[in-house]
Amino acid sequence: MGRFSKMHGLGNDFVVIDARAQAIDMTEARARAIADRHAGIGCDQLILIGNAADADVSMQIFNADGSEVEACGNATRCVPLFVGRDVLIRTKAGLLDAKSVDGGASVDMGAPRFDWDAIPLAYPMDTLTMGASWEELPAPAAVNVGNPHVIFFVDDLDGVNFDRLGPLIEHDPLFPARVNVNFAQVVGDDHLRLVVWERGAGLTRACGTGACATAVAAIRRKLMTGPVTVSLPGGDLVIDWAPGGTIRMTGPATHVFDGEADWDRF
Ligand SMILES: N[C@@H](CCC[C@H](N)C(=O)O)C(=O)O
Repeated sequence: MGRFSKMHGLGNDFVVIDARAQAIDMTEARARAIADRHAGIGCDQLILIGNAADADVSMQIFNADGSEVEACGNATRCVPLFVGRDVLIRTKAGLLDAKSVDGGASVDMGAPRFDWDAIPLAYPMDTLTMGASWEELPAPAAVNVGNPHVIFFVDDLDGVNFDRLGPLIEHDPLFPARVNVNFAQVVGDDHLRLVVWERGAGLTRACGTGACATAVAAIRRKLMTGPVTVSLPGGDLVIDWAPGGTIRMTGPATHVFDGEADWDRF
């Protein structure tokens, strides 16, 4: 039997496995089976915590569709709670410094990237105001915060058909690595509402990297100066960034329960 913890950040939920304590060969098919909400344990992302040569721990992230990805903001805030102390985390997106705060964590998420080939896009394009649009949606921005994001600023978030537009844009050939799709509405000074269609997971209650990418895009477009409060369906995150600097994300992290599973079943 293997052990796991169920955790979440603003309702974006994770199965977290301590791979330092148990050997587990994670494949795309196995990650998808564990994440399955009907036949598996169920989660938006599967997180493997391991040993790292240059950090306190390593973190591997698998989307619910089994794809391994570079970054997950909400899961990163869960790591200090899981490990029991502040941690330097080795991820595919780089080294992330995560510190506990009351009820959650504050993480330096690194510097955003804006070059078209760093997003990545299929061909050169201005990433602040992209020369592309989908139906009634205005020209978006694109930001890579370890993983790829496209951001639409809309007047009425409640009028957007997320279930139709999310997968359409996620799989558009303009994004060769697929993309996380962010729909944002400015609702006040330094305050955004945000809904995210996540690559490989669909609509989630919250997306930490989506909040980072959207706040950065809003500051680049001079819509606000920050720190930015991002209100997601699952609750609020505070994102701080100044041009040329790294992104700080602060928000809740929750441990739900510990469980046991037979990994050979999956
Ligand atoms: N929920 C996450 C992002 C998880 C990865 C993403 N779906 C991707 O494919 O890049 C977050 O909180 O950032």
